[in-house]
Amino acid sequence: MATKILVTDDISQAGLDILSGLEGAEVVVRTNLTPDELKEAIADADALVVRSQTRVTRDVIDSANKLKVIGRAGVGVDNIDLEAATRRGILVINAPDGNTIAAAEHTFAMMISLARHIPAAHRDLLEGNWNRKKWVGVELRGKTLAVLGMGRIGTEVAKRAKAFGMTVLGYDPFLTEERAQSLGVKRCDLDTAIREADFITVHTPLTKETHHMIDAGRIAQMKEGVRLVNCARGGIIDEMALAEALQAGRVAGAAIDVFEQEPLPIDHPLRRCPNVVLTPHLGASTVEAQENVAIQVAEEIVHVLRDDTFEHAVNLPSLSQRQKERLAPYLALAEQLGLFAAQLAQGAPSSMTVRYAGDASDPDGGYLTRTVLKGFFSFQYDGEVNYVNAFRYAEDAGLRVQEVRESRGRIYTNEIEISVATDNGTHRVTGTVLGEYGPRIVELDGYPIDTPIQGILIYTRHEDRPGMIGRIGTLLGDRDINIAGMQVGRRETGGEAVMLLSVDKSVPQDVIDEIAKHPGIRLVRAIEL
Ligand SMILES: NC(=O)C1=CN([C@@H]2O[C@H](COP(=O)(O)OP(=O)(O)OC[C@H]3O[C@@H](n4cnc5c(N)ncnc54)[C@H](O)[C@@H]3O)[C@@H](O)[C@H]2O)C=CC1
Ligand SMILES: O=C(O)CCC(=O)C(=O)O
Repeated sequence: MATKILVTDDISQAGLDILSGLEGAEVVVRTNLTPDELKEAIADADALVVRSQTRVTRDVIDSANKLKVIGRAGVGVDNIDLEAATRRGILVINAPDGNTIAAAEHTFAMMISLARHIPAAHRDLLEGNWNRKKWVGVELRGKTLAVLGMGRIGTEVAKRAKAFGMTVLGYDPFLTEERAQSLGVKRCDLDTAIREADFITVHTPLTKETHHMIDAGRIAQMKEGVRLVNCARGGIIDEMALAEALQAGRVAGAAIDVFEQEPLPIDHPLRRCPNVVLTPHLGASTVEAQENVAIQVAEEIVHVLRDDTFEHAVNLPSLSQRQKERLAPYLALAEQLGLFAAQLAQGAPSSMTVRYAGDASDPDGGYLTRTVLKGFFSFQYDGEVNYVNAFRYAEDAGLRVQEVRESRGRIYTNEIEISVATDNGTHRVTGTVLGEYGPRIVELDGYPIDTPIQGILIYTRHEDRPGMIGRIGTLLGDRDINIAGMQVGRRETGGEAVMLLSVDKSVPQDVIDEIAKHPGIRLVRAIEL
């Protein structure tokens, strides 16, 4: 069956060509869909590509039966329900820097237009007037610009403002003094930026913290005659408070590209305010930016669908090829250990501790723990759990997950150990990657063992007395279950012993029940990897 890539907003042809180049791909472009049409179109799609217009709601995501990835040809992913995508294990990727310059240049165009009344003077002239006195503006040189959000776009805006002779104040929790100095920006807190600026421009994402970051209270702290610019996201500035301040003349002007509701409603008060420059979300609308983001997102979609490395995932830490290669053997071990632990533990799990030691002490963004959880929950939810949603399954199960890292293994050069506490007690399994022998179990519930972590296994804990192993062997033989390998371990003679049998076929539950009934057997598990 063809791989269906659904594109629901206009993206540049260069991106479509890359998508069509994927072997077996069918690229379906359908724009301006109603929510119901979108739900129908997405049902059999493997990938979805959008800009900012398509609203990818939970409802839409839940209508997708095999969607692997949503690609956003641009930066902001606020039109995509990230939580719903993550829960369904759908990767969300964006194109974070393809439109940076376009957005920074648009911000500047807006700021200058505002300072020099260009749109209003233009309109006035077209109406037959020649009002040179009416449209006297202000210079940028010598003014103070506050940039709220010094990420990619904020930084480019700051650089351009310096070239215009402005003093630039930068507010961003992640702006270091060193970076501020290298950009010639004065790092400050939000209150200072708000109080001291002649122009304020916002360049943050829209989050709980930034929603109405500029509200009536903040506007009241600003200089009389301040000018505001928003080319980031509608909702960072409270539009009603802004409209009132513009009408009152407290704010001298505002240049706004993005709105709380898009398209901007016909009767919106900002449309009737003096000294506004409004554009319909054009920040990224340049030929170059649209080509950049379309290419960037299309390449990433192709990488994801081909199972290659990708860089710009929003809901999964990205791994470089080098990191992927370094982690590869441990990924296999971690997943098998997770699957093993799920079958070993049984009962409702309440907490899990994963210990990484030596070469496995994963500094690369907790990827291995995702893998352990993927294995652990796959046992119960086959085919539904992946790297994207593994932590969500843990959250939903109420499983507290803790990571411990040790620079050296206790016995081996690399070790991964999983301890799971359930209402039935705690179990522990430790594994290592042993060169060409691959992933192996090396300890089970505190008993030393050495066996490949693969195939069908029977694990018992029993009294260490003669005849136990023989009886289990006979029972399996009677049921035509061949034993391919056997490991036993104990701490002391006559105490408790463990046995891990590798068998050639699945063990029916009634055989396990029968083994469990044997006197001296304390625990028995069938484990399939
Ligand atoms: N109008 C348009 O067409 C376009 C709009 N955008 C929007 O512009 C915004 C910025 O984009 P980029 O610079 O690429 O993103 P970015 O991720 O590079 O930068 C965002 C910055 O905001 C900072 N930030 C986050 N929360 C903050 C807070 N509470 N206070 C202060 N700073 C905070 C972050 O530390 C980061 O440095 C985004 O909202 C994006 O969606 C981007 C491209 C085009
Ligand atoms: O796709 C667009 O034109 C909007 C771009 C944008 O807002 C973004 O990249 O965050």
